[in-house]
Amino acid sequence: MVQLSKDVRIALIGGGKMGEAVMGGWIASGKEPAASLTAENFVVANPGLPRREHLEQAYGVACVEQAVDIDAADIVVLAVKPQVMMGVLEAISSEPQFAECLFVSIAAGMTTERLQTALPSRARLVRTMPNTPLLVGAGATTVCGSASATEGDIELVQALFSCLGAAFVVDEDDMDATGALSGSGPAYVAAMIEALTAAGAGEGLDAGLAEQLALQTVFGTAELMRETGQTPEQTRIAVCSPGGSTLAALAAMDEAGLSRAYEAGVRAAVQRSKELGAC
Ligand SMILES: NC(=O)C1=CN([C@@H]2O[C@H](COP(=O)(O)OP(=O)(O)OC[C@H]3O[C@@H](n4cnc5c(N)ncnc54)[C@H](OP(=O)(O)O)[C@@H]3O)[C@@H](O)[C@H]2O)C=CC1
Ligand SMILES: O=C(O)[C@@H]1CCC=N1
Repeated sequence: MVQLSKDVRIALIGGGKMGEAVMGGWIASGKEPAASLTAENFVVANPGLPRREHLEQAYGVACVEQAVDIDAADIVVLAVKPQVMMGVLEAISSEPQFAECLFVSIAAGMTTERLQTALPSRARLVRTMPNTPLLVGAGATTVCGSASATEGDIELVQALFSCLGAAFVVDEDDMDATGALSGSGPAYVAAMIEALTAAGAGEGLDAGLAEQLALQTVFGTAELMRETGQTPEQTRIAVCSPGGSTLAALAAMDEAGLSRAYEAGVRAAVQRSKELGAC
């Protein structure tokens, strides 16, 4: 099992939604290798004062305005938007405190090859793609190495994100597709719950009840499949009585282009990730 020194210094650059979720998850986690992490292990760089004040109050973590103000770090989590990433890296690339850090990017689209051009020459880099359910310890994160990462670095990052849910090591060529599937996926599931709620309300149900039924159905189906090991196909077939209402629904959804819509959506997200990676 990989371990972290209890004195490890972790710098979070970008204290927004995902940065907070990752840091907060590690601080709260009772699992190794994050179990011993406390606010003392972290420093956050974030230009906006409201976010700094929030993070200081909520976690008791030290905050600075700019990444160059960070004194020392062993691990640097890059949690800024792709559009500002290269500027952030260029600003710190010759700062001695970052010279030998392990950098962990969570940014969509940014390739390790591109990121590495702006990192200090002895820095190591691991790229990840998490998703928002890591806020409740149920995230799905993909992890890939880079030309500079050691096997130990990849193992450590996978173990750290496993504290926040499930983490899978993949080839970098698959990162944009995994981002389009699980990185963006919580939005698709939420949109499905919204659509089911609207459809139920359209059939005369109280909208609040329809939303609770849709949410519990998504949760229950995921639990059912996880606990029984049923495949999606088996789960689907088990609900479809011959000549019944579910088959009628699935046929109508297919006719309306549902599976084509998912294909088109994931393809559009992959394309946009590649564009973000070039900005
Ligand atoms: N949202 C999601 O579901 C997912 C997002 N990601 C990736 O996570 C990253 C962050 O996204 P998200 O948390 O949603 O975005 P947010 O906008 O919530 O957070 C970005 C943060 O970066 C800060 N920031 C801006 N410029 C700098 C700078 N120069 N130095 C330090 N911090 C800076 C912003 O500060 P300020 O307070 O001043 O605005 C803001 O708090 C992105 O790269 C995204 O691709 C990955 C997976 C899922
Ligand atoms: O929408 C985005 O660009 C980010 C990446 C994955 C989820 N949110």
